[in-house]
Amino acid sequence: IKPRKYPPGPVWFPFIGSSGILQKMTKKYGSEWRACLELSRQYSTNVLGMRLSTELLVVVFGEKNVRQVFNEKEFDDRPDNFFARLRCLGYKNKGITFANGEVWKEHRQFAVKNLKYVGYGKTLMEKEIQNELSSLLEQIKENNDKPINIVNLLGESVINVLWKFVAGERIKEEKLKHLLDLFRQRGKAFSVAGGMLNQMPWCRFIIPELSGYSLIKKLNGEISKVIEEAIEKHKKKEVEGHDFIYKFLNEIDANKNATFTEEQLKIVCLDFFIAGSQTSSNYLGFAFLKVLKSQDIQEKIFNEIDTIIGDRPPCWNDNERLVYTSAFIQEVHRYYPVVCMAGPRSLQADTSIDGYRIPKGATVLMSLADIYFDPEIWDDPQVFRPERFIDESGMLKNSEHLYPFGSGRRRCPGDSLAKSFIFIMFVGILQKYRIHVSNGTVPSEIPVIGILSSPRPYTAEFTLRK
Ligand code: HEM
Repeated sequence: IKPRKYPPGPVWFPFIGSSGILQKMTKKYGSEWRACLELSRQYSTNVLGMRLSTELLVVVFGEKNVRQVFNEKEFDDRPDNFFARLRCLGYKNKGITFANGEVWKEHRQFAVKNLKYVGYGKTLMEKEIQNELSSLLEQIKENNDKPINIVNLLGESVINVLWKFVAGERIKEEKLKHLLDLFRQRGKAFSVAGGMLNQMPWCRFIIPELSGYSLIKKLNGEISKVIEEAIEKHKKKEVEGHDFIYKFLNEIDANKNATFTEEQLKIVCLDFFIAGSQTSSNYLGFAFLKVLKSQDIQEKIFNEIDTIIGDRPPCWNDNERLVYTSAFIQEVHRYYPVVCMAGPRSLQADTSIDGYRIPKGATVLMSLADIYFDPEIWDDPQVFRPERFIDESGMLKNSEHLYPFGSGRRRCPGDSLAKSFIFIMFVGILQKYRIHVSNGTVPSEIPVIGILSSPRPYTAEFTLRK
């Protein structure tokens, strides 16, 4: 039975609730986010209410409602459902991303403090990004005008930087390529709302391949092995220097807090890997796609880099002086959002949003991407225009209406790496190379939207500018 004053949405059938309708709409509109947006329009509501199997699912639209979820404590938790268990290698609410309450607060704080302690977010991180840039430029050079899938190369680079601070060393190249490839397929089994496996966990026994269950099992097994091997190497002191795993193992040895266990360490490392693996490289994928298709934007960026930076390697501090380039990156965040729907959150107490009552325990998702195309907030939202982020005096103008890293207590703790990485890689590659369409095929701009939004796989040619 529908709870009283529950938000409007599609009909609930026995057992499956609205699952079938959502799946059908997702197929029709190409993504779960678009399907939810369409349903919110059909039911003329900014708060969409559904039941997927036994789980109540509420999707909120509009900046006011989204901010409410970001800011109110009742929305801080993550659900503990089949999706969350599989995502956390079978454990209940462990790590950071899926942890709740005191464990979440403590481990989020510990991670932020200790990653910083080992150099994350500081000059050392910038040096690591610049080193990755050099080796990426080498790889582009070796390919010598041949088509390159830049998104895949960048995915490896960002993990290399992150892993330096987490585990003190790189993951072997072939292994990393293979892992990232598996992670790219993860959307087959999961979606932001959980996906078929979450709504009907029993289907893993009947259609293990089709439901994506076999893939997730394989992926979990392989990533577990990589992380366990790194932890074992640290226990034998075979890794040089300071890193996050050493800091965490010291905390386990100090034995002051029972939540510091090896399983918890494993899931925190997994959280970093998952959160870092596709996000930044997808943004850069969209950014390069845009300059590939718009040579005049590319010229403007070349000009700015040549006059302001010249030949020295770019650093994060350059972002305020490279006004057009930074405005372009902001516009990419707006026009090609990688996180279209944020969450999932699990409601801790009965609450009301926009006049509707949401019962405790409901799963809540926030639609971010439609805020970026709201004509009440942006002039000509359908037009890609970096200049909207430049003020009358020619200075960079930040917008409070962009939420690429979320907001509030669950805001992304990886934003400093992501921002520096995106800026330094983008500027560093265009400083040396001009990007062309390869084999005369112009890649599509229509994104593939799963858990994250990504550009359709494409290759481009890179020719040396000077
Ligand atoms: C462009 C790159 C990135 C984007 C767009 C991004 C976006 C986000 C967003 C929107 C959230 C909040 C989800 C919510 O409100 O429920 C989040 C959380 C998170 N991100 Fe990122 N992220 C990026 C890169 C990274 C990196 C490189 C790391 C690795 C350190 C990272 C680690 C995390 C973690 C651990 C959380 C969970 C925080 C929590 O639940 O307390 N992210 N990210």
